[in-house]
Amino acid sequence: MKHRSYLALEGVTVEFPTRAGPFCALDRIDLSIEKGQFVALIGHSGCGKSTLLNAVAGLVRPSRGVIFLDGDVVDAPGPDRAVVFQDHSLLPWLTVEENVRLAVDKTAGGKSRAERREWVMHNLDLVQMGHAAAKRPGELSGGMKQRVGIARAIAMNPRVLLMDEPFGALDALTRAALQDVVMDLQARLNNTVLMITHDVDEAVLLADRVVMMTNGPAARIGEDRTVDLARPRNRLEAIDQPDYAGARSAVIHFLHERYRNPATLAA
Ligand SMILES: Nc1ncnc2c1ncn2[C@@H]1O[C@H](COP(=O)(O)OP(=O)(O)OP(=O)(O)O)[C@@H](O)[C@H]1O
Repeated sequence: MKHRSYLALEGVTVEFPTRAGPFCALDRIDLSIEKGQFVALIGHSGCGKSTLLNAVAGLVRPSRGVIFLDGDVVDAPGPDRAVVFQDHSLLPWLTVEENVRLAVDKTAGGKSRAERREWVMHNLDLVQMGHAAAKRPGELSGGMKQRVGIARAIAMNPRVLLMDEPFGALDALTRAALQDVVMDLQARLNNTVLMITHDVDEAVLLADRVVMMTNGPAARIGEDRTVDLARPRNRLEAIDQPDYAGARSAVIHFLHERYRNPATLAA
């Protein structure tokens, strides 16, 4: 029998109906991700990254092709696929603890009240937000809100963690701090992660593989570059390793030579 990866997209095509007829966003995407792998998805604006991630989330149905997660066909959203969006999407009237608790209640069948509370606090501690458990989102900075969003996602013990430009709205230093949090979590938890980013350094620093998408319409996977850096990773050690520079260069050549930004070509 054919070996199928933990997360497998097989011939996934997504067409959106538009007034001008069907618009093909993704064209026969094949992508295999092993359990515990961290994959960064990079490509120019509008190429179809969110469409791909939303298909894995079950929010977009492939027009053709199939997505398997741990042997099951993905055909609807589910708590086994937690999504962290650029906009934290916390409920403003609930405290930090209650926001995470809401997600835990959906997924922690069998746990007692005390165990759930402990699990919520454990996950907040993992992102160094235990101290803010009683605060409401309005009292937090953007970076703190994203930390809570990440805690909420990992507290669901998802089979795959999906992140759609989670740090896109943050300033550079806050973003770096959040990247450090994600590196630390990956070393501890070894989650299977699919993350969209526009940032080449972020992709190389965080991911085991950088999957590069061609420009749309009908986007495909252009290159798939393994990043051979040991975990746990540390920003300062990573940037001095040879494969950091090699992977970075491969991604930059792809984005700025092989598939240049369509917006700049038109300019
Ligand atoms: N519901 C929809 N109906 C019609 N077209 C859509 C729909 N959703 C996305 N598209 C189109 O599909 C293409 C891919 O969009 P998508 O949002 O996946 O790109 P992206 O790479 O995530 O972009 P960005 O980096 O700017 O967020 C775009 O041309 C977009 O206009």
